[in-house]
Amino acid sequence: MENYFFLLSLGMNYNSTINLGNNNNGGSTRLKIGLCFKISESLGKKKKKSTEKDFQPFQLDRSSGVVLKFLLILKFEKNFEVRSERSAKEGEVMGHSAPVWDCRAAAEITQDWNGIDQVVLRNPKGASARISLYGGQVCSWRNEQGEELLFTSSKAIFKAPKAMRGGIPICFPQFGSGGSLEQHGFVKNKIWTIDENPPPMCSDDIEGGSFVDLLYRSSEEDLKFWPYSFELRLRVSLLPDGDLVLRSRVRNVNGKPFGFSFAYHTHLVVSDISEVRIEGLETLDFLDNLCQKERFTEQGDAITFESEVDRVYVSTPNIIAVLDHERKRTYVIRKEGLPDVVVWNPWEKKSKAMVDFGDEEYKQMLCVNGAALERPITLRPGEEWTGKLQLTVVPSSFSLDL
Ligand SMILES: O=P(O)(O)OC[C@H]1O[C@H](O)[C@H](O)[C@@H](O)[C@@H]1O
Repeated sequence: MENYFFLLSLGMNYNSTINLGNNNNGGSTRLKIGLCFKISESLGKKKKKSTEKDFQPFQLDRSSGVVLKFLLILKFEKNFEVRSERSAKEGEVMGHSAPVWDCRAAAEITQDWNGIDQVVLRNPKGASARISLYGGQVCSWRNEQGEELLFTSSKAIFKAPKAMRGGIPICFPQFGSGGSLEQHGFVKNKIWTIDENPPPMCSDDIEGGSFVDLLYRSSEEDLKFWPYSFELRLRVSLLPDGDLVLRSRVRNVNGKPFGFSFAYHTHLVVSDISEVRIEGLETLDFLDNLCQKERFTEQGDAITFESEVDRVYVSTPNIIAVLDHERKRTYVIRKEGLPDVVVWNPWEKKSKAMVDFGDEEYKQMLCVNGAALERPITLRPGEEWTGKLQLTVVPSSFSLDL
């Protein structure tokens, strides 16, 4: 008898375990499925509840290529329910020595405390990413040791007009305050949907791994203050080696051309901002947001931090690196279709002035945003633009050819 365990994480405080056991019986497999729900203590009520239910064993024919699907719905209190979907391929269930990793099965839907769906992606080594349908924002990216790689403020607020302070807010169709729209655009505060049938990507654009496709379509309400119809698609992929890839596609479904800017507002966790340096931006021009966007040329070998920084580096290379000396690790940022890079750290004074940011948190955060800002993207009716960001973490000893 072999057992297979599927851990479904259901929101922040709920866990359920599906335990699949099998018995080989000639050419078919007998499956016994048990469900065991666990409610963690962090629920607030100390009461622990546990229930187990065994289903009648049933036969599976080895050759049938069955995919098992589970939909688990837990109902708690009034109007509150947690859903999780999980499917398992035949190979995974039947106990071949190397279970098949089903990338589609490695995506689960959970809900946050506001009842908003989140998608959790996992890879076979234990890395994970969590993406909220609120803004299409990646809220968490963890390596295989479970370490969080994206910063989220302990004072983050989940309320418009700001994005939740952390992760990777999608800034579209405007970045910053330099336009008629709210700071960083409006899609960051909209509810996106899961796109079950996205238009195909060309084969070079398919990274593999587990992924989710999200979609935001401009609404009647949006048209009142930005009179252009668009479809914004986001595929978030977690690759087998733990890399996080975000690929956005903007399509003009309007009768007239429009222009926009775009940024992945990427909040990286760092051990100590004074021990961090960015390589790949040296000798480039930047627009300094702290000096009315005046243009300067970067001097020196690499960018280091000893005061507030808010800059847009223009025409940057497609690969840059953020080296964290203390933690001895490097974030490698690869990008396509995103010529500019915003570097932001609010430092001490501005941190204290921000209601959704801890006074000392600037020491553990650095924003390095792949962006298209200096020259807005223009799309004619029916045209599509694609921008891609790939984040990798490597030990700092790893040598990079920038
Ligand atoms: O406070 P937020 O609207 O989230 O903006 C936070 C920061 O985002 C970017 O990095 C901009 O370059 C900064 O000027 C801005 O302060």
